Amino acid sequence: MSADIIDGKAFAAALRARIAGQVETFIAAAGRPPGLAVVLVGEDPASAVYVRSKHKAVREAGMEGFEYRFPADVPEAELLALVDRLNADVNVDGILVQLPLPAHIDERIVTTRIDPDKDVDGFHPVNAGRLATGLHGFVPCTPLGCLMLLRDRLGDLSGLDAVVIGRSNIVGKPMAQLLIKESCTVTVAHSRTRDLSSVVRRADIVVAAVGRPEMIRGEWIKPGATVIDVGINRTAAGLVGDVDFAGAASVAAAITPVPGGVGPMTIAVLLRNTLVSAHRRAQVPFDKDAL
Ligand SMILES: NC(=O)C1=CN([C@@H]2O[C@H](COP(=O)(O)OP(=O)(O)OC[C@H]3O[C@@H](n4cnc5c(N)ncnc54)[C@H](OP(=O)(O)O)[C@@H]3O)[C@@H](O)[C@H]2O)C=CC1
Ligand SMILES: Nc1nc(=O)c2c([nH]1)NC[C@@H]1CN(c3ccc(C(=O)N[C@@H](CCC(=O)O)C(=O)O)cc3)C=[N+]21
Repeated sequence: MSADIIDGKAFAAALRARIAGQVETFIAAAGRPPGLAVVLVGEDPASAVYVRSKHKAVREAGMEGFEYRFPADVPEAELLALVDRLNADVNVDGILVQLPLPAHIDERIVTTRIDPDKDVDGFHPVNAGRLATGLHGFVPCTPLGCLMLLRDRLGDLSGLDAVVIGRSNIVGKPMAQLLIKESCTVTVAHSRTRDLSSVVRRADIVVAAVGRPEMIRGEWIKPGATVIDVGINRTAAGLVGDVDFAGAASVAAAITPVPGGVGPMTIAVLLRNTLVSAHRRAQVPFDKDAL
């Protein structure tokens, strides 16, 4: 193994500490803490774990967490009524409805009901449009966390060849948008891509967001590339990413591990987005780029 391991967990912990400092300043100015509402529908054990760790992080940062749980058979209208209430609640700066939702609930309708200016997940089409057109808005937490790790590692990304594997609205597409903004030459691969190995081989930056354990092979990676593994796959062998870690680590310059890479960044950026939202809504000036 020759690659540097990108310690997302440590990077996220440092970011959270800076956020906690800014939360104190915000409370002094606004007279209230930043508030994040998290809504969980159903009993999916993985979702319950994520929601718990989000809440812990919210409290540790000095923010206020509002938690709502519904049984899996909650009517869509009831969920929408809660979103309406949270949109109107002055103490709520961010709203997150944990995905996936049960099949009888239309995720697009729920996502679109959230006030775009409280949409700290960045999933609302208004925020997707803002990102695509270069306007200020919320950027989805996972891709923004990946970008922070890339910039920390590589500095200026301009001119680099980047390949994003996956084109979901929550990871692949916004990741590609961010890399375009950084002046990378971006290729987006997906399940219909022909000859994925050759596409990956060109890349200075590989972002894997597929959801298939260890699908991206070490032999595909260009020597010296930087590999960001978004995948979270639960297998008999434990938690693994979308990248063949040992194989890729023997050729890449740097790689994120799973766990301890992108996952902790997602939660730290959620706190960051909530802090940014709180400042905007309370009209307290804040330099988010100094975080
Ligand atoms: N670390 C974190 O914080 C987070 C991790 N994740 C993880 O990231 C992974 C991706 O999540 P998400 O984007 O929501 O997943 P989706 O299932 O929504 O998207 C997966 C993408 O991978 C593509 N794909 C599927 N099979 C192949 C293949 N054989 N070759 C190339 N591309 C393929 C799909 O292509 P097509 O569009 O053609 O179907 C699709 O675009 C998952 O493991 C998820 O658990 C997700 C969010 C946060
Ligand atoms: N509205 C919404 N917003 C999300 O941001 C969202 C979502 N729904 N649904 C599910 C996905 C997934 N996701 C993760 C968050 C943290 C870790 C994380 O902390 N992972 C740890 C390991 C945790 C473990 O052991 O499972 C790590 O990689 O080190 C992973 C994945 C957020 N998501």
